Amino acid sequence: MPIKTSIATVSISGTLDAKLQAIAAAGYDGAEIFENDLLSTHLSARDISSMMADLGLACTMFQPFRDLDGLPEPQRTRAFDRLERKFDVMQELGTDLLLLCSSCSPIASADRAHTIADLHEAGERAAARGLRIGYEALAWGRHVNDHRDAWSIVRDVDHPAIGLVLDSFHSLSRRIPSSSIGDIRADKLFIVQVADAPVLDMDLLQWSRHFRSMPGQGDFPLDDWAQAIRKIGYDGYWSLEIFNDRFRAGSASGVALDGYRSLRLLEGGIAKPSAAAPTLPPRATTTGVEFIEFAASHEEAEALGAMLRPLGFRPTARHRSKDVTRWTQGAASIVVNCEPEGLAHSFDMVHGAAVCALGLTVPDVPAALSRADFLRVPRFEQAVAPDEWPIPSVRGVGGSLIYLVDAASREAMWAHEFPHALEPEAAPLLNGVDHIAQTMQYEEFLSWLLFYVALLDVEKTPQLEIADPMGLVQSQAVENADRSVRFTLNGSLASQSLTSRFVQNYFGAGVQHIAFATSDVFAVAEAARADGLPVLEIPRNYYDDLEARWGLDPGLIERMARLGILYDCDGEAEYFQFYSRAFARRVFFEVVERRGYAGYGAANAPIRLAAQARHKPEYLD
Ligand SMILES: O=C(O)c1ccc(O)c(O)c1
Ligand SMILES: [Mg+2]
Repeated sequence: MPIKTSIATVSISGTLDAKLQAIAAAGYDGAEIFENDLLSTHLSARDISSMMADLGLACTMFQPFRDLDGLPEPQRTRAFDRLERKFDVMQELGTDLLLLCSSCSPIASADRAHTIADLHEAGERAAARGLRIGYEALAWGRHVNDHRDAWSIVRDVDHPAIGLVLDSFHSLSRRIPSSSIGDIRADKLFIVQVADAPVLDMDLLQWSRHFRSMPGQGDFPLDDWAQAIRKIGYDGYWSLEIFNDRFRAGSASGVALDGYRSLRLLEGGIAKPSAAAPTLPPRATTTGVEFIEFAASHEEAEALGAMLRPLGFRPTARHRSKDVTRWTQGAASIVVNCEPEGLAHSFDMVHGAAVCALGLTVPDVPAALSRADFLRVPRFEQAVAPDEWPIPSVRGVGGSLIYLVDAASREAMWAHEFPHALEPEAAPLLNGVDHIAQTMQYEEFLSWLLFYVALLDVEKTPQLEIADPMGLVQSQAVENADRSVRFTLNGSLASQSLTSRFVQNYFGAGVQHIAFATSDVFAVAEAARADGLPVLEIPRNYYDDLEARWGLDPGLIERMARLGILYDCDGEAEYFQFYSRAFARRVFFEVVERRGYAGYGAANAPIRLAAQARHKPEYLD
């Protein structure tokens, strides 16, 4: 059985009616109405109720109700009167469930018996109207701020109309062990609220109100938490409650769809593979980057070739019928598409020469496609000639494509599609693609992060902040287990950072650089320079610091300085990298040699960005 999905209206942008439309369109079963959304709409609670019915959405809860329990008189009577008014609203809204937050009131009593008596009274009043109340321990609640305490109170209130609300943020921000969920009775767990968040060392309330994110986007151990809930037999709604400024500034439909995907990802973490197999395709296994496709005019293709050649690529074959050339060395392929129509051409018209598609090798194409369908990742269909090899694809970052190349028939595909031999291969300099760097708007960063972790068998690495001379860049990588597929994602709020200028001038998100792997970066740097690759020069000061910091051999440092090679070190592991200048004013190449090193040279990124800033017109004005 698929899980029942819901989202709190506070999670997305817009007016309440627009939020509900977006929630329904994304495919949720229900929505929690957040009180502020109701207060600020011109529609009545009854209008909202009938609108939700028309949209096929259950109203899963009305929330929040604050500061009810433990009050002295006369505040207590007033709080209960307020509760009755909210019961009226709930009946008009057509929901039977109210969320009650543990009290934050400075005048609330710490006396547990008082709290229990008040909740019992609330239960009696709710039951009289056929309603229920779920009690939630806010992480910053005055006396109750731990779900274990909230549960023991609910258990002792022992009233059919009083149950518990579990919210992953409140429990996991305080690192409450998820094993404690095993003590909770499923019939008393009225609803489950889900949020992820980056691990930050900050005030709980600020963290909760501004930095929550969708499951999969943050650092919380949500799989464990969700499994513990599933294990007690809970089969109610899993409701996203995401307070996040970025989402409130984003598109309602985009955020609603991301939330839907994140719940599907969560579902994958709790499902038993066998039981769920028919409804729940697993994340797609990837085994490598099969090719990178550029869309280019003939003139741009020539300029691109002038950079690929010194890097060891040769145009080895031509497409059977199209104006498309395959450049190869060893197992690495770059496809240059100069077709006057089709997706590549429209890409070139909009963005200028750019990466319009990536081919990922997957062992099971139908399984990968069913995962994409399940997440509502749009497929891309383009007319294929009768004798053309069909390669299914889905839409990725910035509207570019991800082709899913069948690992078993990849050789046959190349032979069939590119039968016209051109030049012979040169002795390979590179081993293949190391990683692909994609640049995007800051607001869409989390969305693409989720896209990758939900669709593919990749895991996130920790989030980094990198200093561009003109502002900060947020950067994070996703990589599969054997690291044959790695993407780094970059987004910046600073309007003049290279990242942001890329997005502005490129008219959207896209591949900003491609890093190739080698086992001899010095040999590649020498050969590429000798062959005319324009290399990004690195300031001398950098090398003086390298010497001081790592105590490297001066001869080695001189060689690195001459070749523009950067260095990083992590324990025993070493990393060497150099960059080309930009092609078509935006895309550039990198060559890396890893000696046991797993990162991306983040310490060098500010040096690289500053070096690129010196050539500003070349890297976009
Ligand atoms: O931040 C809050 O006040 C708040 C309100 C309702 C909730 O369900 C919650 O988790 C937090
Ligand atoms: Mg909550």
